[in-house]
Amino acid sequence: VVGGEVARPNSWPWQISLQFQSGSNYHHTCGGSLIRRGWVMTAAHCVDSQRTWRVVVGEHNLNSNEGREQYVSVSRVYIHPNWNRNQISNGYDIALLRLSNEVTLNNYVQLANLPPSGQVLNHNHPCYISGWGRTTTGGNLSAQLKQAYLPVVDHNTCSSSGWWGNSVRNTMVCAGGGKDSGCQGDSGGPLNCQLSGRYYVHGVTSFVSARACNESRKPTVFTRVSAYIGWMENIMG
Ligand SMILES: CC(C)C[C@H](NC(=O)C(F)(F)F)C(=O)N[C@@H](C)C(=O)Nc1ccc(C(F)(F)F)cc1
Ligand SMILES: [Ca+2]
Repeated sequence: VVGGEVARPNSWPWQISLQFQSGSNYHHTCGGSLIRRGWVMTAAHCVDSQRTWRVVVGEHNLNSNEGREQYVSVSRVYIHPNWNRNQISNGYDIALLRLSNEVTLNNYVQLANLPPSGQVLNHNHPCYISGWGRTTTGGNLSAQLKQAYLPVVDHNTCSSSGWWGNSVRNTMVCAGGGKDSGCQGDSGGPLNCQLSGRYYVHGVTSFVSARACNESRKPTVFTRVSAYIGWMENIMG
């Protein structure tokens, strides 16, 4: 996350860290959202390589043990069948991870609220991105979970010339476009949008400008969760 601020620990209790094994260590690579005790929603581009994955829930500082973390391995990866890494502007950047064990829910670990199927938010609807991604273009990951206020940019604006043009579809959500943005390492994480006093995970962080994470008039682009509710329910049962 470029800009924004460090989140109050565990204030986004469905936020997970997706990590891959490298030797005897694990490295954060993407975010995700806990949607059932045994299921995580993330981006397809995060898991379209053969690696050994683990999910951390109840995490805040990646580099220190705060005693709230639960570590669980991934037993199966379900990538949307239409995902194509060479055509990220076609969308479908969504995947489900089946966990090898069910995590324990508590004050620090909660399930995300998912939006109703088909819901589209209006321009400037209040949302926050959260993640451990780079804090500047080309910079380092954040040790602590960060958040930034990214209001929704409607499809009409986001797909206009000077903005993303025809690189965005209405199965995506755009948000931000100013000084604050997502950045590499935030992929797969949630766009948390407020609806009548509760937060819903309305987006899965998908892409930003290759020029600069916070390039002006290139809002952070998210997979629109409400376009994939049916697919997810089919998989999870
Ligand atoms: C690995 C990528 C598929 C997704 C990667 N995502 C992210 O960095 C994140 F965290 F914002 F989600 C990204 O945007 N990386 C930048 C460097 C990028 O490649 N951006 C980008 C590429 C192509 C287009 C398109 F679709 F317009 F051609 C738009 C943006
Ligand atoms: Ca920690």
